[in-house]
Amino acid sequence: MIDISHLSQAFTSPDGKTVHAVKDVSLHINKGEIFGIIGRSGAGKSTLVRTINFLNRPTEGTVTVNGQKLNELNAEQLRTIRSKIGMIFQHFNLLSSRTVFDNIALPLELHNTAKEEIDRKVNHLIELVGLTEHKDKYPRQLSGGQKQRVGIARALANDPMVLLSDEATSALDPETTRATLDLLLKINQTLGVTIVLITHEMEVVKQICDRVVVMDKGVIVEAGTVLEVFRHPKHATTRAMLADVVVHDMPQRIYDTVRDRINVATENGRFSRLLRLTFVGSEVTLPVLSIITRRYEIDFNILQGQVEELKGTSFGMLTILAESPNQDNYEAALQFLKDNQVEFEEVEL
Ligand SMILES: Nc1ncnc2c1ncn2[C@@H]1O[C@H](COP(=O)(O)OP(=O)(O)OP(=O)(O)O)[C@@H](O)[C@H]1O
Repeated sequence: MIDISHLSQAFTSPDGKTVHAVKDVSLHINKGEIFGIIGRSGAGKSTLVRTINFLNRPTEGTVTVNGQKLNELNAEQLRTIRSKIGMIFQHFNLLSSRTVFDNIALPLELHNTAKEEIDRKVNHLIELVGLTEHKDKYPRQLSGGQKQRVGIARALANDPMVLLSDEATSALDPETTRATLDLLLKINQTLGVTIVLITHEMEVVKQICDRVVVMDKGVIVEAGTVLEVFRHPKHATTRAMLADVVVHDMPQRIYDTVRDRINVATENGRFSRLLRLTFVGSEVTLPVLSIITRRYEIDFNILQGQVEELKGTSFGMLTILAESPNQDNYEAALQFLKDNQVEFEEVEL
């Protein structure tokens, strides 16, 4: 659907310095998926997303949307493809002098759509985004969440293949953010629109994205399905951005205590290790820990645990200090976990 290949974007600042906002980025976005681009402020996310409709013409590299290489299109062809790429913004960008209805109608008017068709489409979109009783209001009479719904409806007016969302929920409170993300998910599922979503919040990625890339200083430092990235974050930036959502690291004091406990267990002829278990989907409900306790005489101490929902799939993480009568029982218990699709890793101390 969208192919970005070896894309770089440099800007020259007023003092003559060159800023490399995006450096040699390649990625592929599949039709119908919700693709997240996450990074801190200044990472290059907006610059990257603005190349998808060539609002930024990249310094190097190519962008292909639905088989069309944007680099090779003339102005007219670019306008046509841009009309199939909707965009929503953090600050909504609504026209204050137009009502909800007229804001949503604007892209259709610009395309010289017939009045009856505009009426039909806009009324349908207003219903889709849940603003029926607000259709004659002006932006100043709406809440932030309602304004963003207008922005979303306007972006959908020309039946886009792709919706680009640049921090669309950043100005909204958590509850309104959730409702707005639910709306985007509904649009993705019912209309099949591919969504590319820029955010600095892992919570947003967690709620609706299928895959995600993490950007840092203009480059992609990590990429994968949301589940992979949540389970095994590799890069320090990813781990830092995940810290608000899932806890991968514990305070050093706890690691010190664990090390002491393992040493004592070893002196007593027992076998002890710090383990991180991850459960996905229905396994969350399997009583694997009580089974390994009974069957293999493993004692365990839960140091940290949480269950999250990743786009409707439960994902649990548990850090335990396991103590076994001997290494054989410990290894048999790990095999049992493996056989039951529970992933584990020994945490290095
Ligand atoms: N038109 C421009 N001229 C000069 N520098 C620019 C321009 N646009 C972006 N930059 C610089 O490129 C870098 C990346 O900016 P960009 O807005 O893409 O980051 P971002 O990850 O979207 O951050 P934010 O979330 O704060 O918008 C920054 O250092 C920024 O100052």
